[in-house]
Amino acid sequence: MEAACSPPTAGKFVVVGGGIAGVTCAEQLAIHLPSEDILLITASPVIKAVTNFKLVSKVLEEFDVEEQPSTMLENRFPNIKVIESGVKQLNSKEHCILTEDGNQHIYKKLCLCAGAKPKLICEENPYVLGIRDTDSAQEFQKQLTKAKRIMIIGNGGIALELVYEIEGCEVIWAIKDKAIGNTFFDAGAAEFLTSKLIAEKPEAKIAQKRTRYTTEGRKKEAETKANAGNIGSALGPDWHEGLDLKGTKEFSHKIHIETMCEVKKIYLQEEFRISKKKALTFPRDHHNQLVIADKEIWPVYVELTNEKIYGCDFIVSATGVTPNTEPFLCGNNFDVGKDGGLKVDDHMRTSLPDIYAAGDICTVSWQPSPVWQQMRLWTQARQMGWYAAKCMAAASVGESTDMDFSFELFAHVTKFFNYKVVLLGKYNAQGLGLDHELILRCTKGQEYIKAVLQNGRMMGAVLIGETDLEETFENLILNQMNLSAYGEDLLDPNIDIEDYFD
Ligand SMILES: Cc1cc2nc3c(=O)[nH]c(=O)nc-3n(C[C@H](O)[C@H](O)[C@H](O)COP(=O)(O)OP(=O)(O)OC[C@H]3O[C@@H](n4cnc5c(N)ncnc54)[C@H](O)[C@@H]3O)c2cc1C
Ligand SMILES: NC(=O)C1=CN([C@@H]2O[C@H](COP(=O)(O)OP(=O)(O)OC[C@H]3O[C@@H](n4cnc5c(N)ncnc54)[C@H](O)[C@@H]3O)[C@@H](O)[C@H]2O)C=CC1
Repeated sequence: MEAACSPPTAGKFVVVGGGIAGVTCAEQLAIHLPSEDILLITASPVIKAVTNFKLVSKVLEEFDVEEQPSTMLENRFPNIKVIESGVKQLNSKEHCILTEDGNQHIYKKLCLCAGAKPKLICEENPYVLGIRDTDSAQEFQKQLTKAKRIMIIGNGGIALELVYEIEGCEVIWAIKDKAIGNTFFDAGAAEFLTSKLIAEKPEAKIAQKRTRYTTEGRKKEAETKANAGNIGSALGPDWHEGLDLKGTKEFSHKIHIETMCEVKKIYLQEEFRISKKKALTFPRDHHNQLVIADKEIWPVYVELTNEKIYGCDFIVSATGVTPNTEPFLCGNNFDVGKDGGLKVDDHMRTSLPDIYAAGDICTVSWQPSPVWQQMRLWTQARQMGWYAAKCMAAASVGESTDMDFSFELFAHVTKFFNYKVVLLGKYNAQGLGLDHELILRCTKGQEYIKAVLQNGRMMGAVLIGETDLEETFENLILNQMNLSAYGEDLLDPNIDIEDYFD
């Protein structure tokens, strides 16, 4: 137990959160400040470590994520100490943190990396599941093994991954938009991908091309330690690899998409029976045939805003995240963004003295580069954690530091429907209004390439498939070369544009 509230200079460098942002921040602090004690306080029994990091181009990065016991981090960095206990209360005026285990820690500088939690369409309903950490993913898998039909609400990353991965269970996918995957794609890319969804899933998937997600540390840890209902770190790429996402049926995919609708009401079975004035609309397959004559009694029913009602075993709410600021930050006067995140400036500082934030918990409030935007992704969690540590270390010796290069250009590499997907800059012409043009190249089942241009300059791109264009496009966006003279030739498959521009 530390002494109560002494002057800030007496405290330590403290990081809250054992996810990618927090662990990266603690590691970098340990490297920059080898003679300082770094305290990592986390509610989860394991930490997330970035391994095998490599830059595949100027800004595109790849790495593995491993869940490890905290002792591994302490062994690697003797000046890091990990405390496995949730933060109960921050007292920013006193530079003091109170943890669930009853201890109090004084900080000199603090970085908050407590992540985010799923923003569920209905918090209290036991049939509505969110997926965030290992525990919630396992709960989802357990429920799926008993399910004949589930509903997925939302049109972002989690929904896209689930509809492709789930087998042997009918999926009703309800989205607010006209086309699938609105957080990542436009309608053209969505159409390209939808054909893959309708086709049978190939038996053998292509080799993994990107980040691997392992849970070895977690498995070992779970044998010795129960997770007492604590919030775990967010999952990452390939989180479903170790999970058998199979329902009770023999078929592979059976997906019905309801577009441009939201959830109006959720009824439990009994409630539904009582208020069953409305007729059920049965799901239809792609030939407009009834998939099942819905005489079934379901545990839960969902009424959509398009008046249709579906019964299902349970509902996955894949509807985004809310930064984890409550309850432990209550009573402190942080400036928060519209999305509830802690506002951070260009040095990752929150509005309160000596408190920094990084990863999903924060909301960027600096003027970003014209081709960068914040998205709650683990690449950004790593970059922010890394940069926050650099800023904290520099500030502690009265120096300043330049903005990290990774914030110059938005770059994300992932995989959807077994395709490699690279998103660069303003890939969906975000914020460009009508003043832009799109150049497209699409080979069905193989690749989809979209370049977003404004005043002849490339502002963003979507590359689906093995296009090998990421480095060239990254350079074109960064150097803002005037491409007007090339017009559509830019994507002419007979012209090797790498030779042109590299
Ligand atoms: C299912 C799923 C799939 C994803 N897939 C991808 C993907 O393919 N690509 C990608 O880039 N991103 C993906 N993401 C997003 C990515 O995982 C997150 O953006 C990233 O991991 C956030 O890291 P973080 O460190 O900010 O937060 P988190 O990983 O959420 O870590 C927060 C940490 O804070 C701790 N904590 C919380 N509250 C407290 C408290 N009061 N006291 C102490 N500790 C606390 C938690 O225990 C945890 O250790 C995915 C997310 C999910 C849920
Ligand atoms: N491969 C990748 O890069 C992946 C990234 N992730 C990340 O993990 C986090 C969580 O993923 P998601 O929950 O999919 O969030 P998301 O932010 O990607 O998508 C949320 C979706 O829910 C919709 N939505 C929001 N409120 C709704 C409502 N009330 N009714 C219906 N739809 C609603 C939004 O329009 C959006 O389509 C995100 O930060 C995401 O970027 C997740 C999985 C894969």
